[in-house]
Amino acid sequence: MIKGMFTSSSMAYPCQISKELEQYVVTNAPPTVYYIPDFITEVEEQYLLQEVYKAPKPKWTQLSGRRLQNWGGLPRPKGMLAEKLPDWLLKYTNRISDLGAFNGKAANHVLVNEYKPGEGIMPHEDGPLYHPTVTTISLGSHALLDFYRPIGQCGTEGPRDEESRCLLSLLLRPRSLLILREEMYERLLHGIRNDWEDTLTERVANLSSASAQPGGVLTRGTRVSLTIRHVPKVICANLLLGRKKC
Ligand SMILES: O=C(O)CCC(=O)C(=O)O
Ligand SMILES: [Fe+2]
Repeated sequence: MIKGMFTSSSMAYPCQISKELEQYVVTNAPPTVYYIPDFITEVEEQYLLQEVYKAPKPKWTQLSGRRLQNWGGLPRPKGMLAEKLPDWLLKYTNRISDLGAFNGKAANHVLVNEYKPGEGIMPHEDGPLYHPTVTTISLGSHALLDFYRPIGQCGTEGPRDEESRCLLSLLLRPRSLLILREEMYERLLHGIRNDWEDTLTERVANLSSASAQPGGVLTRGTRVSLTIRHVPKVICANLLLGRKKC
């Protein structure tokens, strides 16, 4: 962990990503991936898991292959009716905003995903509703996040199956923070296979910073991820209610 890096919670956030993060750039991936192992401690991990599981049942949305909680409001093309993030999340979202991850803005949205072994998420783009940065804290178990070329860019010849479009993978250990920007966010799709274990290959771009070896096999447990983002288009609830202040 970087000394002093994660302590301030000032209201104004740095406009540029912190220089201290440069050591965490994954150099053999397209621009730009930051992978920070042990961003949080084991005690913080347990605390966050406890808070996630404290949420009432209706807070969960069951999808095929995972369930999720949405915090901060529902992002929509016309704007998100923003709700204040709970303090237990704000403490961590502010730490990330303090790193300049959102170009001077504060994270205002968190998606909690829970994956049981065998579950995953289909390859997708996060799309234009968010500022082009996505950050993820992993809790409880690892994930192998796969990145794919969009179909349109594969050329007309050649196979187009998922396997051949897969460019690289990132191993996300519990307690790590992942920051994706630029090409990694804007051009590539990402997904997690529905599997019970993950075999590590040379295609995993952050093997060394995730303390892993090619050939290793990791058995999946239940993983909870916090996907932390900035939604730029926000509708102020107070204005809708006729109040002057936002
Ligand atoms: O669980 C993860 O790390 C990925 C989640 C994700 O891609 C998303 O919420 O859009
Ligand atoms: Fe995503």
